[in-house]
Amino acid sequence: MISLMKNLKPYRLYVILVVVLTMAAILLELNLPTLMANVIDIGIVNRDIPYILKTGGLMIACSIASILLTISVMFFSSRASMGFGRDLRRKLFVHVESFSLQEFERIGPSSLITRTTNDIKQVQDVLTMMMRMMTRAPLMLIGGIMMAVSRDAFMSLIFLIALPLLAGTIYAITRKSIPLFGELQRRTDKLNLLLREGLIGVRVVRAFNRVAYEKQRFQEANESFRDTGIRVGQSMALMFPVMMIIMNFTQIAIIWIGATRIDAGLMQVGNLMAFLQYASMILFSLIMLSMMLVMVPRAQVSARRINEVLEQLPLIVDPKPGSSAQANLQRGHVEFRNVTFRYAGAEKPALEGISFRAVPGQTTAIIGSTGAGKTSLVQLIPRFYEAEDGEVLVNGVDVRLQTQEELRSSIGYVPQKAVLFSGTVAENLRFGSEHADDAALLAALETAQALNFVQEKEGGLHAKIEQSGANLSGGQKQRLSIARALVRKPDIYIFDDSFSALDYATDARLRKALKREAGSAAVIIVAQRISTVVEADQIIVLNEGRMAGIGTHAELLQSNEIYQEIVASQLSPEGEEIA
Ligand SMILES: Nc1ncnc2c1ncn2[C@@H]1O[C@H](COP(=O)(O)OP(=O)(O)OP(=O)(O)O)[C@@H](O)[C@H]1O
Repeated sequence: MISLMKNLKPYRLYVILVVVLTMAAILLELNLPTLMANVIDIGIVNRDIPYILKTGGLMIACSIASILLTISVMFFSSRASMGFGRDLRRKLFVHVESFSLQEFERIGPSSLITRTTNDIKQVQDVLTMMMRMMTRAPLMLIGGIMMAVSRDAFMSLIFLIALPLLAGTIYAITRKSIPLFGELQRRTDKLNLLLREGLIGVRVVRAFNRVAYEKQRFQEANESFRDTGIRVGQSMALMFPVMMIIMNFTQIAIIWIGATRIDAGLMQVGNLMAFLQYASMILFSLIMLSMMLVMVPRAQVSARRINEVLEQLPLIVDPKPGSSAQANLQRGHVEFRNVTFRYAGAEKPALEGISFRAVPGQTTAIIGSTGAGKTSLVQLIPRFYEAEDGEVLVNGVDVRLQTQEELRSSIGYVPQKAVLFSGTVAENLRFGSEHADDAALLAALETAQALNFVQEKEGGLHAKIEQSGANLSGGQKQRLSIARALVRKPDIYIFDDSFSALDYATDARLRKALKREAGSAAVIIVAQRISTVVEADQIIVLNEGRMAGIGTHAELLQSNEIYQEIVASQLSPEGEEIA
């Protein structure tokens, strides 16, 4: 929690104002019971109306000033904590964006969402409260005790019993509920996870009639969230009544002892009333402190979860400034030198001993059964993951010696699952190159065989794309995602099974257009269909993470058993290719 507080630095002026204004408000409030005692003991006893009016007026003035100061405290504390929350959310988001896929998968998107929203909100709320109460409660406690002692030192001995009793009870209750706060946040994670999965996978859930099952799963998570919430509530529910009992008994004791002291002529009525008010202030300040004692540990759980993300150093980092190598010498060259790669925690490497070269102007295709490691291989080129052993060279330089921005700026990557963002067609295409003009966008759409359907849409280039491209077909999404890579005009194209949602004729037309457009770029295509790879300059056959062969279609067809099997599996019994 403390380490997060450094994010308050830009708002230190507000924090100082909150502290100073609270102090002023407390000083005014502490005066009120004494003024009231004077009204009773001096004004009423002596029937001194001018004194009563003067002191009463002073009391009203003090109250109004105190209210205005407290409103200002609310305003400044809200500004500071809201700003703090906004900054922290931005920081977390930017940091998460720097994660490699490995760190991203470790924490998980649902938990990252909870941490960026709910957890930051917890910390932000506590911060608002701390700013308001951190100065108020201790000042009120100390000031109240001093004023009470100055009113009647003997009666103040009551606090020696009441205060430890109150503090002890608060401690005993909060100690039980603190571990539950962590559990509550974990249950929130789980709820978010199920909600995300259920919403994203809604079509599959319905198609397989799993609505009831999903409902059940959600209900279980929802109920366990509720149960933990109730357990927290139960332990906290005791707190307020117990505190009120102690407070009320203290007041009864004060009135009882005060009455006997008044009877004995040792105390005045006004004094007793003032003492009672100071006692309320003291006990109330302790209640405020106890509320903080409850909320701070809860926020601490959230702070720990936020820090866990902030302290997670990205595994993939840029080389130190000055040490990055010039990667302009062999533009469009990709080389794997005996590369081995393993996912975090995986027993077996996903890739082992991979070596090949892809050169400008040539197409390298990668083929293999599902799970052979094709996607894993191409993801090493933009350095989404780090190779465990060996070297991946792009543009003639090891990827670890280039900045990620420089490396990725020379790559046009089309992922296996087309990802589009809410916005317009043009906005999505300009992900490829921010300053591309409309003519460049239209040319890319034409090459990607997407021009017709985009022009048919209302607004053309400015047609709306809904969240994740929900208003497009699978093939349309893929073609837009191909066009986005084309807009970039990169040195290296990577198509990860990007033609799978296209019909045979569109696939063929697209590859033809691409050959013209790609020109001197290196093209790497992951494919399942033989027809997609048949014209490639070289084909890499992957099998269980290893290279089972490399060569042209004709060479592999002659000598490579696995390739022959793949080809055979895609031919009809009559020997024709299955489109
Ligand atoms: N994020 C991940 N974490 C752990 N293991 C993974 C991850 N992604 C893939 N794998 C594993 O790595 C292996 C290779 O997967 P990869 O996605 O590269 O195969 P692929 O050849 O592209 O398959 P497909 O053609 O079905 O897309 C598989 O055994 C898979 O289970």
